[in-house]
Amino acid sequence: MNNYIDLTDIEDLQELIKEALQLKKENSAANLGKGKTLGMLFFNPSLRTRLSTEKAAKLLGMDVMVMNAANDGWALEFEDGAVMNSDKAEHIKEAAAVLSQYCDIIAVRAFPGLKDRDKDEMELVMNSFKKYASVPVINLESATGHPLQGLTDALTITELKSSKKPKVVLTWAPHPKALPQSVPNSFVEFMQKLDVDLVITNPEGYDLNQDITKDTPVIHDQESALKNADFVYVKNWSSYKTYGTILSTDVSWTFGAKKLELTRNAKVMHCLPVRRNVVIDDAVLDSENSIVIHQANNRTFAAQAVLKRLLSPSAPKEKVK
Ligand SMILES: NCCC[C@H](NC(=O)CCC(=O)O)C(=O)O
Ligand SMILES: NC(=O)OP(=O)(O)O
Repeated sequence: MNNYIDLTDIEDLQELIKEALQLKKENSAANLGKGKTLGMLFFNPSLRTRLSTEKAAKLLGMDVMVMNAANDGWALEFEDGAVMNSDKAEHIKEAAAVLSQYCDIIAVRAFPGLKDRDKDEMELVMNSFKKYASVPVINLESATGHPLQGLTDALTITELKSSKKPKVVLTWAPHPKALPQSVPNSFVEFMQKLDVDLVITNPEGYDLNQDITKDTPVIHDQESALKNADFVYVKNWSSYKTYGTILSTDVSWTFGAKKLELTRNAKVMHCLPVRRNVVIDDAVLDSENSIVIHQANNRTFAAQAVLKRLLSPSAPKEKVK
């Protein structure tokens, strides 16, 4: 593995899931990371990603440096050939090259602006780090994806499924803020690689990017979609079509006890943080059906498996001038 930017960086998802579950069992504190440093840059807030990735790195013997890049770093310029006479003090070319000398792996979180779809889809921040860093780069949630969350979700379902081919429903839920499509995008991509019966349900106008959903069924009637579900993944996202906007705050989409009754006693998932009684009701989050805490714990082992791969020797990366 050279980078961990999206699902295409994984050649063998099943094998990686197995490795992560093995690391969980062993609580392995291997020495692979001894003398190596992980540098994490956050352009947006985080609780789980920041701490589970730090914990994973430490379990592998790594040192960790974390920077709140949005507030503490120089404002970065990402455009090639920019005349930097305004508010941006440092170009990614220098920043990534310098960081590559201090760190053996660089990890970056940078959410979408949700204003300009084409711009967000260019993944300028993640791709610029990938281009100008001479060490591997990890995506800690970018404009269009959250592959560490996707891997976690895939390994959680693999770990907890009780039938060979479970029915997995991704359902939209209301939220007061316009949120990225990154988490549902990655969830769909990872589920498409597993032996599951995946169904997406969302209101009209909220269909995700069809290049990602491909032939996964999208049903606009939530109740019929939820029938016989073994896993329900609840998540809000803003409209992809009417890009970045909130088209509905319909509380009938909130996931509550009545919705749970439609399922096959489903396990309920959410990446967290979750707005209680807006996205998922207390009655569900506080029930036996909720596996959100278990799921969050698996973040550590997903990150550990990815870091382990990136620390393992592979072809040297070519430097970009
Ligand atoms: N990393 C997990 C989710 C991060 C982000 N959620 C949020 O921003 C929620 C913020 C709030 O509830 O105010 C998202 O949906 O992509
Ligand atoms: N699920 C997740 O990525 O959580 P944080 O935003 O707290 O890192």
